[in-house]
Amino acid sequence: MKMKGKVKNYIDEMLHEKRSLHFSLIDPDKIRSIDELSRLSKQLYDAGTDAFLIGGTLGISKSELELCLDILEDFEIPKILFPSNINIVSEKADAVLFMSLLNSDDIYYVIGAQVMGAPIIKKNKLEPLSTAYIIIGHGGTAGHIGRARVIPFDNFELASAYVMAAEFMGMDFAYLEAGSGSPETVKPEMVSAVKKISRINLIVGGGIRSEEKAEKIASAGADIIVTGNVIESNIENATKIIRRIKQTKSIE
Ligand SMILES: CC(C)=CCC/C(C)=C/CC/C(C)=C/CC/C(C)=C/COP(=O)(O)OP(=O)(O)O
Ligand SMILES: O=P(O)(O)OC[C@@H](O)CO
Ligand SMILES: [Mg+2]
Repeated sequence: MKMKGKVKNYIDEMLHEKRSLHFSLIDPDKIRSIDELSRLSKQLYDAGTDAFLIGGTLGISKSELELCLDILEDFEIPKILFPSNINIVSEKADAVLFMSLLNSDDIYYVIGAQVMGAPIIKKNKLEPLSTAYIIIGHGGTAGHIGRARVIPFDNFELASAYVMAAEFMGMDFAYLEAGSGSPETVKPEMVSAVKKISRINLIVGGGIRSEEKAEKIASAGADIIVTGNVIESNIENATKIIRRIKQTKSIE
């Protein structure tokens, strides 16, 4: 079902119920077969994931991206592109995390890709979700490609300053990203520190592989939790994480 133009409202309504949400990251470059994605996506949907994020950093062709979107088409939850560059665009999606890597040393990732990508996103009638992408720690592949300046995991003040800047610039989401497959996640204490100073919708992802960790981050105030690698490596664990997050009330 097409949710074009309604994704931000859908997210706001779900967050209004004071629930923490879960988004499943599907990396087209990591999917081994159509059958595998069909099976994984059904298990994720049945477990209660709230949206699919489709994207990756390296090696994604438009045909792989659109094959994934075709398989996800019939699920009645949003399909949101998670772009590493302006090639990750397809009208088959509903929305795009229109992200600026605020702590990048390379202006291309702060405003260059966004200027180049905006007309393409408009042409593809995708709903842009304005997002401050803030990499914490080294950020894995995304941190390397995006030339992120390191925000240490325990520097809550610095992370909070970036989130405040995002809110003051009128962005709708702030994404604290530890990096896909990161050995360390964003600390729950950083999440609560950020939520104390900003009402912006907070997305947290990177290295979340256990129910306990997911619950701590959700109850510390994360509005949306993203998991990717654990879906690829252990779908049973991934569905348990989804269920645990959906039971967790994010703080007021
Ligand atoms: C808004 C538009 C059109 C583009 C934004 C471009 C920006 C700002 C990119 C930020 C830098 C970057 C490389 C982000 C990657 C985000 C992403 C898709 C991460 C998850 O990818 P994975 O493929 O799971 O990472 P691994 O390859 O390490 O598993
Ligand atoms: O793949 P994982 O480690 O779950 O991270 C999810 C997302 O934050 C990656 O950009
Ligand atoms: Mg990954």
